[in-house]
Amino acid sequence: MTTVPAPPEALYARVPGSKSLTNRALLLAAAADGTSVLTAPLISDDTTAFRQALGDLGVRIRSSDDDAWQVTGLGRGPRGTGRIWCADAGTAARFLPPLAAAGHGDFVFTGSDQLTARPVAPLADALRRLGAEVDTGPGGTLPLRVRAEGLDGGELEVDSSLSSQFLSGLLMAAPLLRGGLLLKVRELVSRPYVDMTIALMRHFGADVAEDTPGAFAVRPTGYRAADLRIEPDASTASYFLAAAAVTGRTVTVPGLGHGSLQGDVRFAEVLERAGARVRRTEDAVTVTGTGTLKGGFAVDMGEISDTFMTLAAIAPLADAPLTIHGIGHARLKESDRIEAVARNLRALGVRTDTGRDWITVHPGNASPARIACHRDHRIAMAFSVLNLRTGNLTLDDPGCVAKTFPGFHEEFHRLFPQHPLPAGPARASA
Ligand SMILES: O=C(O)C1=C[C@@H](OP(=O)(O)O)[C@@H](O)[C@H](O)C1
Ligand SMILES: C=C(OP(=O)(O)O)C(=O)O
Repeated sequence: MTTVPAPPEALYARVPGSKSLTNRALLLAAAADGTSVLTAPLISDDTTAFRQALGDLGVRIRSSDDDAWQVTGLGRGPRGTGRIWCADAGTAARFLPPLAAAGHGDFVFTGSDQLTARPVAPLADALRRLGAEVDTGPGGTLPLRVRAEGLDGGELEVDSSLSSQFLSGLLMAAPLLRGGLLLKVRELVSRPYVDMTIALMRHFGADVAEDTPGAFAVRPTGYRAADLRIEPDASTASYFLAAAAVTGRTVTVPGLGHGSLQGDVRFAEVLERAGARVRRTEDAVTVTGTGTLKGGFAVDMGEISDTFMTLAAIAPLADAPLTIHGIGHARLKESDRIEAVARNLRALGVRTDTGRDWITVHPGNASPARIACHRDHRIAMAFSVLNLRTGNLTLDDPGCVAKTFPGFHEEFHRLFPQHPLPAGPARASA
């Protein structure tokens, strides 16, 4: 009698809270009347920066032992003057100035060199048209200074072709405007993040309607306090699910079920196209890999662009070229992500072609290399997945993962012991 070896056990990934949900919930709770409790928030550089910035705007936030934050809301926009540090967090730079404009005072928003290189001009322009006094740095970047005595609201057109965060920031401030706001968006990328914004605004009592596509009517209701459990981060989950696909293991991420508010859970469908088996239930997503990847297709990842690098980094393992398109706005994030990924892949000897908003990665064997992370957490995490198979890559800045997952290396190593733990203490992020 032959004995069939038992299949390897399913691995359960402990993925921390969503950055996008945590920072939205912090802002909405800060503007609400009353005290809100946020359970299982993400604790990372981006959410710490957001929380500290709200503290500097006068909001009281307390941590309790049991993984929860208590936010005592202002019941309005902030009042006062001050310099607000946004660190590397795009969400802070794009969500907090509209909130300040809906308050009373004079605030200057600044951030790291990396954040200063990212655009805020369309947001500054929109706030000016609403009646705030706004100055930006050279070329429409940070520092962004906002002086306002509240805003009347009315009707406004906004260009969100570079980032959906401009629209999300304006939408979240809108219930605080004296007359509410009808926001018409001209061009929009990353639409699922706007749906997440609206879902959370409603959770905190706002009245938002999209009667015609791209036109959002927000009534001047203010916000009321609400409790919220933060889902695990779907973008972070992509590294664990991709790891299942390329190692032939099964990985489950609990907490990311059918009802998830995050567009990036759709990354699992991309893995399905590449040959992995995917199961989504009420409360979890599970991917079982075959250890090989099917290529030979093109996929639009414009709505889930934070996950495009997860696919691009493992694409050399596929049996045919893979093209990812619709991702032009990914050039404006922590790094020019199309360029940064392409350069790293080429340094491994993998043929990679790029255009303004696309990348094609050809199958190939990766030769040993040091990955240039460009202080971009997603480059470090994405290439860590490829390295599970190649075992010959090192990261020049493993600590940069702290932007969204300070414990990434430990958790990845726990599930996949071949993932090396970085030597020495993790870098304190700039
Ligand atoms: O609203 C949000 O929480 C985010 C929106 C996306 O940015 P863009 O709209 O600039 O694509 C995404 O890349 C970012 O990580 C988080
Ligand atoms: C683009 C990102 O972050 P943000 O825009 O919030 O800085 C990201 O986390 O990939």
